[in-house]
Amino acid sequence: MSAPALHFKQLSKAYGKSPVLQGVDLAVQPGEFFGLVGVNGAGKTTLLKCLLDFSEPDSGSIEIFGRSHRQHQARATLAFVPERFTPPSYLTGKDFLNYMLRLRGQAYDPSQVERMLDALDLDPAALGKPVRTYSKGMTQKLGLAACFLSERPLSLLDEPMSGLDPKARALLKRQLQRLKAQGHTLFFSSHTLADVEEICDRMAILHQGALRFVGTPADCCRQFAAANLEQAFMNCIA
Ligand SMILES: Nc1ncnc2c1ncn2[C@@H]1O[C@H](COP(=O)(O)OP(=O)(O)OP(=O)(O)O)[C@@H](O)[C@H]1O
Repeated sequence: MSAPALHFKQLSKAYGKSPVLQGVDLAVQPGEFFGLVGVNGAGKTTLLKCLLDFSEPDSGSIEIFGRSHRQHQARATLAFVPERFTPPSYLTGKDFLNYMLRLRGQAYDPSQVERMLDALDLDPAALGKPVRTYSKGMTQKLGLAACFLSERPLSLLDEPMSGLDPKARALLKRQLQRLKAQGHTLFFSSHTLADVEEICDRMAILHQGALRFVGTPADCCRQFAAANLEQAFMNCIA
């Protein structure tokens, strides 16, 4: 059996004296679409920061496709879009994509870029403009485009729908379905339970530093005797 795409083992992290993650154990399988939910401040971004080696866990370990997350080759398998994605303001959209692709040793292919922008509903004319002139949603689309153009097998998205209009949200879901059909793995955080229900194979509820639930959205409703995921979430964290 192949190694999990992501494996958090007994991960703990505190900021000063405040514990944020306490013994988090979680495995995400290759090809799985996995959603992480939790109230504001539950520790979702902290978990992602530990995984990306931006933040050091106090104890425990993380493996990416069987290799320690501390190895850059392990992290080279993933692409990440942060919650508040802010590309360098002086770059044009094209400069930014070109820069990201070059960092990854890939060539800038104008037709491939145009297809990706079309898939995310970002006007190709925006490529020539500085990103400081972009709206929030346009900036988010640029970050998602850079992520998907990287063709990494694993995407980490921190609240990917944030700032997207209804059309862009629908198109992003379509793009994610295409990636799923190709065997891609997705780990994302979201506050929109309807998206989690629609997109995810499995989900986890992080609350007060621990995982209160891991399983399918349907199991979550069953386990917490709820008619819908929103009520199940409320019952879970009660
Ligand atoms: N650099 C930091 N220094 C001190 N405390 C921090 C730091 N980063 C986060 N925290 C605290 O850790 C807790 C978890 O924050 P985190 O950003 O991981 O939550 P989150 O689940 O992503 O929240 P949200 O849904 O609001 O984005 C919060 O109490 C936050 O104040």
